[in-house]
Amino acid sequence: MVRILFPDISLRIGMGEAPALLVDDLQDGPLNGLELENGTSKTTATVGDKMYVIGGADDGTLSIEVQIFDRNLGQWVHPAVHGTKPMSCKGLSAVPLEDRILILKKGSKPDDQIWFLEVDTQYVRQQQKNLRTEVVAWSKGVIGNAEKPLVISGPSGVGKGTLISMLMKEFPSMFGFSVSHTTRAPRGMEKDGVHYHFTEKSIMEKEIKDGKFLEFASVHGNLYGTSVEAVELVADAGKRCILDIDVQGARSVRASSLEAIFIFICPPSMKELEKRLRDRGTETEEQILKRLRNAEAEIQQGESSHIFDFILYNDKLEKCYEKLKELLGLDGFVTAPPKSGPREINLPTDYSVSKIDTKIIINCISSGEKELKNLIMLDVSSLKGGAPGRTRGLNFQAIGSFSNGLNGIDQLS
Ligand SMILES: Nc1ncnc2c1ncn2[C@@H]1O[C@H](COP(=O)(O)OP(=O)(O)OP(=O)(O)O)[C@@H](O)[C@H]1O
Ligand SMILES: Nc1nc2c(ncn2[C@@H]2O[C@H](COP(=O)(O)O)[C@@H](O)[C@H]2O)c(=O)[nH]1
Repeated sequence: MVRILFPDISLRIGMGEAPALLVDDLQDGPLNGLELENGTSKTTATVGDKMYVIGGADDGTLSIEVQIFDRNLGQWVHPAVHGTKPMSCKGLSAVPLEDRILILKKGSKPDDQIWFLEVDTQYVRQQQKNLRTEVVAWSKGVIGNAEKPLVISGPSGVGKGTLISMLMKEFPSMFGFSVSHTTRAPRGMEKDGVHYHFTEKSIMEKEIKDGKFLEFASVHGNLYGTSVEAVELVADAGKRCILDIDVQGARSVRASSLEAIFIFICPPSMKELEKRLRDRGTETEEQILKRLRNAEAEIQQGESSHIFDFILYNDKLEKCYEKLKELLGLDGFVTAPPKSGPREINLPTDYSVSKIDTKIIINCISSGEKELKNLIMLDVSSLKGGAPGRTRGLNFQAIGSFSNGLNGIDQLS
């Protein structure tokens, strides 16, 4: 049945024994995804003129390394490797896609089995231009899509934090907060890692240079920024991410590859905004005046800049909150609507991999009989995101019976 379903598998990857790696082997052009069983776990994949040798020791502590053999130049290239490197494992399979290489890790935990090595994506090309050197970037693969994050902006004191708290209290399993970094001092009740990651200017500037931030801005005299990891962590937990950021930050996110919904919160009047800021009692007089001065420009930009999809006026708090829920399609829900969270594939240790167009076929070999029994079809046609964050949008279809309880044909995403 398996063979009838997929008659013209064009490329077979990750099969059995292979010799130690020699330059001669590479020049002769080994199979893409060849596994090298020479004490370390390495695999190779060719994209264009370049052969990527990917792997490391199999003690589970070292990260997987990347070397490139440039066939045109006939020499090895040592690339700058960006992103979080995966830890080494018992074996690797590599499947070259157009601008990245899919890496399947054997003997790893289910949430650590699918990775991408980006070799020619927009992110990699940009980094190569900036650094004027060969760059590759790691990105972890995740099944399914995250819901579009919410970017909430508005002048200081308008009630963004209050509205976000209400939403998270009513729908705790649905929303998660992106914890920003800031160089401002914590207020009385604020906790590091919960309200903000409180940090130093020099450290944050270095991390900005290293590409850790999705966006950052100087706001009211301090640096604020959203790290890529802050947004990914919320999505990893299967929740919709909420970003509470200023208008400059919203503009940067709008220009980024992150698809989000942008909401601007407006005060009923400057007088009321001033009252709220003063009543909150968290800023000095000087800071209050600075925030009020900045508010005028922010409101003007918020109302006219086309950054925002929705503008909400926060006059009566309860009314504004109801409007917010309405635009999120949450009015009328007593609890969060049911959602299908991200799923994981638990690959066995023994399988072979092949590729047909945008489908990766994973043949799981049953250990005793060495016959093809179960089949996983990984669909890479709708990938989203990528380095320096996760690669989402992977879908899979499982055919056969699996230890994770799947039977027959299951379409998962
Ligand atoms: N609709 C409202 N009517 C009256 N007071 C409000 C309303 N919304 C919020 N507040 C109060 O206004 C103050 C400022 O609200 P909040 O801290 O949520 O503002 P914010 O926009 O998050 O400010 P910042 O950007 O400085 O963090 C708080 O004391 C809050 O209780
Ligand atoms: N661009 C960003 N702006 C941010 C971020 N986190 C918070 N903010 C904005 O800063 C002001 C002041 O906040 P406060 O906590 O000091 O009162 C407010 O408008 C926030 O929306 C961020 O990561 N990036």
